Amino acid sequence: MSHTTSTETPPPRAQDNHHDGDGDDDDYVPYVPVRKRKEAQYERIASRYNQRLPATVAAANGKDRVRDHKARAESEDDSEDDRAAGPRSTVNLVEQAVELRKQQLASGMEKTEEEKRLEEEAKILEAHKQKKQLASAAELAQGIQYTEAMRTSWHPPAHIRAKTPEQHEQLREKFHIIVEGEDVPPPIPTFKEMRIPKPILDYLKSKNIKKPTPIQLQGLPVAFSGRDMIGIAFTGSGKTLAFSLPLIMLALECEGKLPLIQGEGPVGVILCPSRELARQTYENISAICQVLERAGHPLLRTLLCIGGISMHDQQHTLSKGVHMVVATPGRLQDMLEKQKINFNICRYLCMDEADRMVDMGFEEDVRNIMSFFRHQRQTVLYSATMPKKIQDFARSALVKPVVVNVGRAGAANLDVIQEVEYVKDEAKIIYLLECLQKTAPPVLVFAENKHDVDDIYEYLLLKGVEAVAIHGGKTQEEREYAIRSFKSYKKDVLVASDVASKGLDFADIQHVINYDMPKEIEDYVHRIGRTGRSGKTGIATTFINMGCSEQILLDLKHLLREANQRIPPVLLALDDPMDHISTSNVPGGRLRSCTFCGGLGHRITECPKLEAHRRAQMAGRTGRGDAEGHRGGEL
Ligand SMILES: Nc1ncnc2c1ncn2[C@@H]1O[C@H](COP(=O)(O)OP(=O)(O)OP(=O)(O)O)[C@@H](O)[C@H]1O
Repeated sequence: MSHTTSTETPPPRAQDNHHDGDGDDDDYVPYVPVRKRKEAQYERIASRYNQRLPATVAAANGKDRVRDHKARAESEDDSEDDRAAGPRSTVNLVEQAVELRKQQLASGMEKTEEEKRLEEEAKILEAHKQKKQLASAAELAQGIQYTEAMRTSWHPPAHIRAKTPEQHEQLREKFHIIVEGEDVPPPIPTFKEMRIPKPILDYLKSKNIKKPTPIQLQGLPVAFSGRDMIGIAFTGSGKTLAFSLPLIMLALECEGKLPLIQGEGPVGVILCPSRELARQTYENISAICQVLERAGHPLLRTLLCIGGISMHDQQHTLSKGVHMVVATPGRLQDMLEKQKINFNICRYLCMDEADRMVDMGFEEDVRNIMSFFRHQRQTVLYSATMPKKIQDFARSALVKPVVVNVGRAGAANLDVIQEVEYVKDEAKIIYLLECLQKTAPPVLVFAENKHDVDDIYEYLLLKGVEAVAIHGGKTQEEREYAIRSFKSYKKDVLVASDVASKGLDFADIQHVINYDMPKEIEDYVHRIGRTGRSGKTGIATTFINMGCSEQILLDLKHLLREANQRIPPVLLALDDPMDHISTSNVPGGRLRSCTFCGGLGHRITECPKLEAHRRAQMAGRTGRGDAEGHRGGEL
């Protein structure tokens, strides 16, 4: 058995040291005994090794290393020579690493380039692991990882493509749109130029939707191009259309090319955090599909996949082949697992209110849903706020995403006049009646606790106010009745808990009254965002008192300041640690919000939401559901 390699001394030809009879001695190589050859080899290995180590460690280890190599090689290859092996090394790699580290610390050395690189690699590995978790089972099995965005047949019209990047940027600046990402598709100022089919354009016009809002102006071209994206925009800024239209166009194209047959589909899915929101999105999409059908396009079928609807009905629609699914995560997961639906041809996944979804503990469900995809998908994520968890989630699930941001994530809608009043608990209910006089109906009253919702509702009924109530403890029928009668203006006041009304689009809400201040500033932003929609102005009145945590009051104070609203004396009087942090120290001079929840009044170290998450984790809870223990996307 030879121990030589091409980099070492010439082959010793030890065993063929005989001479030919013709006296050809030029090739003669003197015989080197095996032990000598090995020693020479050990010396070379040791000298190479020592070159890589600081001198002291090399000196300490060199001999041992030589002996160690020697011992191992000889025991493997030359066992009769065990005597020469000497003692085995007592310094293993871990000990060497420890020794090296100690020396670096002792000499005050900074991290070596190598260490930095290793750290970098570990991070990449970690990101890779996360990415893998979100890949589908088939992708995992085949080791597939997508690195390029999806392609679609859509492209901007020639005159838009002819514009310079500076011109695109000017348009973005005009509408306060900030984009991040590679090769961002251009913003397009009109729906017509986006190549949206005429019947849809006419329908939008009939709904008084004539020009795209900023999030649509940039978000639609990004999504039409097939790019993964994260859209962040104020509440009520038209996000629903921005993620629904790309799916409708995709479905239309698929159906045009090869009509779906029984049991096929969907081509895309929209996930919503609550049944009500899913239903609302479903109704919007269905209305557009009807318009298309009336104009002679093929019928696009949409399935509403939420709890409270009989599986049988859903199965009936599915059997015809369904193009689009609007779902809550729980029910969709259930249907996938029971193989009542499959993602064999599914290419589009949208998460509406992604922040809510993660908050409500649906992260695992969403990961599981993602694992059912068979092919690369386009992932579109919309969120009014952008807490850290969503950023991590997006980073791990999206391919070369484009971030489209209109305003600071988590900022309040500037079309809402925010009034904050100090009202003691015992005076609230009486004062509520007074507040209801501020504007004409419809008015939304929010309370965190479902018992308060019930109490307020009963009180208003006693006082002759046409009110309805909605919270997680109500049945599906009760919830639907309340929303229907409020939306159709049959009832003037809707009293609601957060979970039942998140993201719901009620037209023309004049006034939002926060009977209590929610525990998290994001909820406050969502609540007041129910008014001031579609460019109209609304009022939000919020009752605060000493029962509110100082943290949330500080967040509120900063939010009011950011939106140029009046700050009541009670908030001004608060001792504010953020006052000592000048925004001039912050890169770009921008307001710095908590990286976990987006609150402006504190840093992540004091984040109440993070603390609550930790407590929930320690208690072994997933954090799913709301304060009432209600699951938004329950089966
Ligand atoms: N381009 C537009 N012009 C005028 N109105 C629009 C436009 N796009 C959407 N709307 C209308 O604005 C209202 C709010 O839209 P939407 O519900 O999509 O907001 P949102 O951004 O999803 O809000 P939230 O974050 O609160 O859910 C809807 O009634 C919708 O019909």
